[in-house]
Amino acid sequence: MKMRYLTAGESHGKAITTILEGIPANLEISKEDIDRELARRQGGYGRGGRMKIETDQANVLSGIRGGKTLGSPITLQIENRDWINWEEVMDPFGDSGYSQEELVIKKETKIKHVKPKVTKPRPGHADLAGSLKYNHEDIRNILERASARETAMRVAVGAIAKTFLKNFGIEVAGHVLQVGTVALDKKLDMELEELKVKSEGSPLRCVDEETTKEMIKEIDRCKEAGDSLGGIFEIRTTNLPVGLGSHVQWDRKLDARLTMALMSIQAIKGVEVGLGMEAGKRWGSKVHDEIFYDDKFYRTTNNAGGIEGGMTNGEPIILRAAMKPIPTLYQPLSSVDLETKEKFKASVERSDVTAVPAASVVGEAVVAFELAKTFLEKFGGDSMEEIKANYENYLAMVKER
Ligand SMILES: Cc1cc2nc3c(=O)[nH]c(=O)nc-3n(C[C@H](O)[C@H](O)[C@H](O)COP(=O)(O)O)c2cc1C
Ligand SMILES: C=C(O[C@@H]1CC(C(=O)O)=C[C@@H](OP(=O)(O)O)[C@H]1O)C(=O)O
Repeated sequence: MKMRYLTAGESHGKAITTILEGIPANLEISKEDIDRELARRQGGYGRGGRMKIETDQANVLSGIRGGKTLGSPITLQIENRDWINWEEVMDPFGDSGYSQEELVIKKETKIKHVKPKVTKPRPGHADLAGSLKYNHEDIRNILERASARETAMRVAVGAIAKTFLKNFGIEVAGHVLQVGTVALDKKLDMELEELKVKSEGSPLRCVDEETTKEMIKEIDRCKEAGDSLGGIFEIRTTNLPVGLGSHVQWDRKLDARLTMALMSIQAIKGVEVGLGMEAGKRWGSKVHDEIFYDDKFYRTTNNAGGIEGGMTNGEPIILRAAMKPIPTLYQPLSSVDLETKEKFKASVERSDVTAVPAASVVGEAVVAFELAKTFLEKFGGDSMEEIKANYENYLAMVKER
């Protein structure tokens, strides 16, 4: 049974939807668990006006009954509360709002909306490439789907994957290491639980209070200048069994699968596993994690980031992802109008200054999904009971070695 999902929906359309297939029967799910993850993604210092409008919640349309999965496809929907302000513009069978010449100001939110037709491509966004590729004159037809609004659904799916993994004691946690040039320079020497508590307590999902303060100052400075910021986040796991993923085929290698999952998040431009780029600089003796045995195999270092030969080696997985600065700048960059071909500097209605904390929550979700999928490939069954039996059998087998 293959776990898979697709998302659909535009950023200012009515809703974002998914069909998630391959979740086994009898997995206990709570709506609160999904909604808590959605709220975590909405937070973070540096987010723009849109997050004040949205209160993301998952509407379950199929696949769960009485708090337990049925084994059938799970359909989820997240409403876009901002849609009421875009109803005419986004109407599937309307005139796309082209008759609406003036700015629309809705009393409820006091959000100003620009003219319906967008012809000014933003450097760094999908605007230009998408409009040329899909032959659209209105950039809105591209930006609506390119938008990271879609990541709300990836987090909802990830919440279900996390719940599944928790049944086997597996946890996934993300935290922010860097915003712009402000980086956490202390060595991280803490258990996953402590890391979760500390990052949860920070508006930037950074485990260190002093660094968080510096990051906030940097974001304020950047906002003042009308600019934007990126950064780096890290994802860690705990309690993974040895042997998820495989060395035998390129598309079964777990490091390849996890890095693709992270790379697929909007604005992520670099991903590292374990030492990552640093491994290219060091001598082998300073990279490879020596193997020891005391009732079980273990390591005293984890430079590999928990993966060797495309398989988990029993150590925690450690991944890092770099996010570029948000493309929409209040102090805009030069670009060329699609229609007039004239140079312009666009004005901006609203945007995030940075969204690294939100991206770290999305990172957790996509990693959790990929891990749950790989786990099911190895221990798969149609019910949780069947999978647990398979898992225990494997653990006993590994223990005997
Ligand atoms: C959580 C999150 C929030 C984002 N918010 C914005 C935003 O407010 N404005 C913007 O221009 N881009 C934002 N982005 C980034 C764009 O979606 C992204 O740069 C764009 O889709 C182009 O894709 P690429 O950067 O992967 O090439 C955000 C990304 C994430 C992950
Ligand atoms: C809506 C979300 O993020 C959006 C991602 C985004 C982009 O271009 O990626 C642009 C902004 O949208 P808007 O133009 O409506 O303010 C962000 O707010 C979200 O994270 O839920």
